[in-house]
Amino acid sequence: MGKIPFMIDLTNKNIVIVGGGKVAERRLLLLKDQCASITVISETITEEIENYIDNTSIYWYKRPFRDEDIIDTDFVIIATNDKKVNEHVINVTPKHVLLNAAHNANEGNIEFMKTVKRGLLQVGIHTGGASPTLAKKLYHDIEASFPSDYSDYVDFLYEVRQLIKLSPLENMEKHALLKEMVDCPIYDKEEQALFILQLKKKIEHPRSTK
Ligand SMILES: C[C@@]1(CC(=O)O)C2=NC(=C\c3[nH]c(c(CCC(=O)O)c3CC(=O)O)Cc3[nH]c(c(CC(=O)O)c3CCC(=O)O)/C=C3\N/C(=C\2)[C@@H](CCC(=O)O)[C@]3(C)CC(=O)O)/[C@H]1CCC(=O)O
Ligand SMILES: NC(=O)c1ccc[n+]([C@@H]2O[C@H](COP(=O)([O-])OP(=O)(O)OC[C@H]3O[C@@H](n4cnc5c(N)ncnc54)[C@H](O)[C@@H]3O)[C@@H](O)[C@H]2O)c1
Repeated sequence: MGKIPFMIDLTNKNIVIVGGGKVAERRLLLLKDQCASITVISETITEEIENYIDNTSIYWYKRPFRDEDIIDTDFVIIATNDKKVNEHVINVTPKHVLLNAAHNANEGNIEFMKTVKRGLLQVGIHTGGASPTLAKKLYHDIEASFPSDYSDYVDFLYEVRQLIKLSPLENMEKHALLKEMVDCPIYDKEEQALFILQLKKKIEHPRSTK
């Protein structure tokens, strides 16, 4: 069975990462500000992981994995270099728990994507296991096609959309405006501010601008 992409809210979730190497580090960096807690279980951890251990939301159990480590865990990430341990963790993880198996993606129910982020915009890349290296290359290609200040334009779109949604404009006019924002993009910050000002006027006095 294949997998489909989702956006997921991990705010209240407790995550366990089994292993403390390069892959564990990559997962920790991605998830550390997104969840309630992360517990790394491994006799060794990278220097980068060690920097983030605060015993408040990020913990380190400096020992091999034990079955009781996953009681009350919402999301288990398997990232050890020991095949037997990886298989064992798969076997003891309840089926309803989110599971990422870094050594064999098919064994888990969650996979990670390489993601280009520009503020609220996220473009995920996944090759279905064909080539993580291709995913990395495409990431750099896509990165290069979005300037770093593209997030300002996306923020602008967000603000305009909220104004339009709450406005008393007719639905057709709302749709036309939302489409225009994308068909004729405004990247200049001053022009964006002016557009928002004019839009607010239009919303307050819908008839006077017709
Ligand atoms: C994009 C990136 C994001 C990330 O991981 O964060 C990513 N892998 C990266 C790198 C990478 N991965 C591997 C190599 C060695 C070369 C090679 O083997 O090709 C390198 C190169 C390197 O490290 O530079 C090997 C590998 N990867 C997976 C397996 C297991 C399997 O395929 O089943 C094995 C074999 C393990 C083994 O046998 O030893 C699985 C996954 N890797 C994925 C993503 C997901 C599928 C994405 C897709 O299909 O497009 C999935 C399912 C992730 C998951 O959910 O765990 C990240 C970019 C790194 C960066 O940007 O720094
Ligand atoms: N998904 C991916 O993107 C990807 C990329 C490369 C490798 N991998 C796979 O991910 C796994 C980890 O790769 P890595 O490069 O991070 O390895 P690594 O060698 O850097 O780290 C392995 C870690 O596992 C720990 N470990 C070993 N036995 C353990 C146990 N019993 N309990 C807890 N921790 C234990 C080690 O102490 C070490 O910290 C490997 O199986 C590799 O095949 C996945």
